[in-house]
Amino acid sequence: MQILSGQQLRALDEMTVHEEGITSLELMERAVTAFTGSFCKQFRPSSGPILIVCGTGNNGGDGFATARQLHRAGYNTHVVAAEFGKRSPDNQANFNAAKRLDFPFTLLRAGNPFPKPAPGVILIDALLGTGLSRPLEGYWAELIERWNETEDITRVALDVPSGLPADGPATGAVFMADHTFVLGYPKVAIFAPENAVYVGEMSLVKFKLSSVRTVLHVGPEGDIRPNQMLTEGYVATLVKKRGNSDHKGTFGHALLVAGSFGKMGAAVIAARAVLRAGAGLVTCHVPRSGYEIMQISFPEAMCTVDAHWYQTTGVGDLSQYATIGIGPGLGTEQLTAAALRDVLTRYAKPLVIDADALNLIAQSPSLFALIPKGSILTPHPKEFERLFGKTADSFARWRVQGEAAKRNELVILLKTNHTTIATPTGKIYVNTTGNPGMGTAGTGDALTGILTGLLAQGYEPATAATLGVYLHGLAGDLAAEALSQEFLLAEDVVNHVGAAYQELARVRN
Ligand SMILES: NC(=O)C1=CN([C@@H]2O[C@H](COP(=O)(O)OP(=O)(O)OC[C@H]3O[C@@H](n4cnc5c(N)ncnc54)[C@H](OP(=O)(O)O)[C@@H]3O)[C@@H](O)[C@H]2O)[C@@H](O)CC1
Ligand SMILES: Nc1ncnc2c1ncn2[C@@H]1O[C@H](COP(=O)(O)OP(=O)(O)O)[C@@H](O)[C@H]1O
Ligand SMILES: [K+]
Repeated sequence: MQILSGQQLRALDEMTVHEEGITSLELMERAVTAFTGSFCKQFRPSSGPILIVCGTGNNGGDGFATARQLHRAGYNTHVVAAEFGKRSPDNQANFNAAKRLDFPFTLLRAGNPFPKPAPGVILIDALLGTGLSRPLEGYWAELIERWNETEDITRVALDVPSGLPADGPATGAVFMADHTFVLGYPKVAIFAPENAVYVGEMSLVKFKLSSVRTVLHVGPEGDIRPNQMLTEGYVATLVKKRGNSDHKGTFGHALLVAGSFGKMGAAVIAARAVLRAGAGLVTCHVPRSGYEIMQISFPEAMCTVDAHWYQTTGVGDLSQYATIGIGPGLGTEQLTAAALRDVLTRYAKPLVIDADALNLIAQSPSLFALIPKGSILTPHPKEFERLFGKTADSFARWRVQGEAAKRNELVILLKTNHTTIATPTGKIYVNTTGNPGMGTAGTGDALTGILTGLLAQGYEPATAATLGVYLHGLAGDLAAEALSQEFLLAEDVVNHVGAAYQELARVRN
């Protein structure tokens, strides 16, 4: 699903109004009806009294319409109408309509005592939406900060948390929502890891709008940032059907170069993930001290053994492998750097480069030019910084990620709570699966294995990356559902890849 900029969203509203011959007020009602539909599924009238704080733009207009609809649906509703500017016409219309109804309605001007939500209140923030044009300041910033500190209330943001710019870094006060209901299309700021604290849980509220194709030409021009949100429906279409006569030869033979003394677990986890993702065969190249560990822990894997007892110093013939995954637990010794250089020089097909292989490339930048086109790089933020330098915020980092992927014809991941996947064609996907339970040793190794397993099966690199990242997060979500986030181990993620495939098959059929 397309991620739209504030400008594109405004253009889409105008296009919808024009194409459908409806008024913008009718479109607002449509958006609010979809929102309240979604809201009422999560919060019942018995969940608590509702306090809706409405600004003067269309976000506030949505708020007044929400108050009217929730009041009619039996919710105990109280409206606070903030007065900090000139009301938009649709805001004024819904302000008038709400005022006529029989529920508490308070006007709030800068300098008035701050309204104090009682314990148990569900506070709906409709102060500012995508029309934010400058940081919140003074009284309104203080109001937001007061509410952020208020305990025992549930904070719900309508469209975006007030104060959060849709397209850039936040600089002023921002409402800290427990739950954000995003209207129509996702805005990029909700995926920045530094904004997770403001967005809370995210629900996308869908309603009928014109085709996004009509607004894709709208600026900001040349902006490089995530432009696609991965959805289950889309990812499900990426999974290849298996033919009855397919066999382990057709599902590909992957080489995994991983593990060193004290870090063989990384190799075991990644190897299991290669086969669990569906590859036909996996061979692991391991140091001598890792041989028995590997064979005993994962008998399905074959092994080639390095001349060195503790680390990888040289990998043999590469011609038989459909792809290679290199890096987990490898260590960063000079002898290993030489082995990596040798692999990158001799192997021409796309491979997966992770962890210490990325650290070695960061230490010896001349290695970067040797990476075969189409390869998948899987840095977490620290590895990303070692490779590409420091950046001020997610927006700057996404730009660097997108430019590097395009310039070098690589698929570059940035692993976070919303992992982004930049492709050589300029698309940057953002992932929507995964959970904090995955912040545990070895889950990155599992991802490397999954990606390697998908490349081995002949998936194009960008497809392997999008499917692999989604599948990995989905497996983590299913594992957390079954076991709890706290209990989760990387092997649980690998063990739920099957359930994740089943879920994708269910969505597709
Ligand atoms: N398709 C959809 O998704 C639909 C979306 N819809 C809704 O429209 C919302 C966007 O509405 P919007 O453009 O009117 O902007 P919104 O944020 O309400 O307010 C702008 C006002 O606030 C002011 N202002 C700005 N910054 C400020 C600051 N720091 N401190 C103080 N004031 C500040 C600004 O002033 P100005 O910049 O002009 O000086 C202007 O007066 C969107 O989020 C969604 O809820 C639906 O209604 C229809 C379908
Ligand atoms: N809060 C979270 N939400 C979603 N995914 C997460 C979260 N925390 C971690 N992950 C995922 O878990 C993986 C961790 O990888 P990495 O940091 O390389 O771990 P390791 O080096 O231990 O294998 C990444 O794929 C990351 O996206
Ligand atoms: K809001």
